[in-house]
Amino acid sequence: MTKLTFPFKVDIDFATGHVTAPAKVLTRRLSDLQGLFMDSAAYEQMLSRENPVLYDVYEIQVPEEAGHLASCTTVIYPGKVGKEYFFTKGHFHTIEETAEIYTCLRGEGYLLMMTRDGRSRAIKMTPGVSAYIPPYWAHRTLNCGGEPFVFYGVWPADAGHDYAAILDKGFKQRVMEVDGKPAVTE
Ligand SMILES: O=P(O)(O)OC[C@H]1O[C@H](O)[C@H](O)[C@@H](O)[C@@H]1O
Ligand SMILES: [Fe+2]
Repeated sequence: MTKLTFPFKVDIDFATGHVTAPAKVLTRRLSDLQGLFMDSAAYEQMLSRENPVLYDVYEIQVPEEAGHLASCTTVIYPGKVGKEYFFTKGHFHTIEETAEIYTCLRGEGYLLMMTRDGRSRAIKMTPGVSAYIPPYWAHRTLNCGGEPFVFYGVWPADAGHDYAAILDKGFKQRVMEVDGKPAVTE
């Protein structure tokens, strides 16, 4: 750590996921997730009509250095591309031996995780569920409910985001609507 930083607080609205300053919002729209949904025809068709916001991330900014903890809320809005629920891009950490904790504040979703050697796990997220993502596991979240899915995440501030493998090969598991209900597919 290079210099002393000072204690601070933010206020989190559990219903909307909104975080007060100095948090910064990062908005991802449908067009930012090119090539990631299974049904590419449904994706192109939706994008030709609209470019909805799939999720907002409210990042509580700290120095990106070892020793600090970064955190954010993520709000994934309800919706689907074809039969597949709106999800985050998903990433490995650049420093792969770093973990993360997600705690659900509102709504209903899944946390999907996978390793580079082909293992996968899914955890159902509902308010009060706090999930541990160990080192080496890529992670993606999705909203399988009818209201915003809101969760709070904490991770080592120097961990970094590595999207390359996900953009290249996608995620092993998907969550699709089957007979009106979410189903996790391999
Ligand atoms: O970066 P994405 O894979 O699009 O996911 C969006 C966000 O989801 C979580 O909240 C993570 O804690 C964030 O680090 C990440 O940026
Ligand atoms: Fe992460």
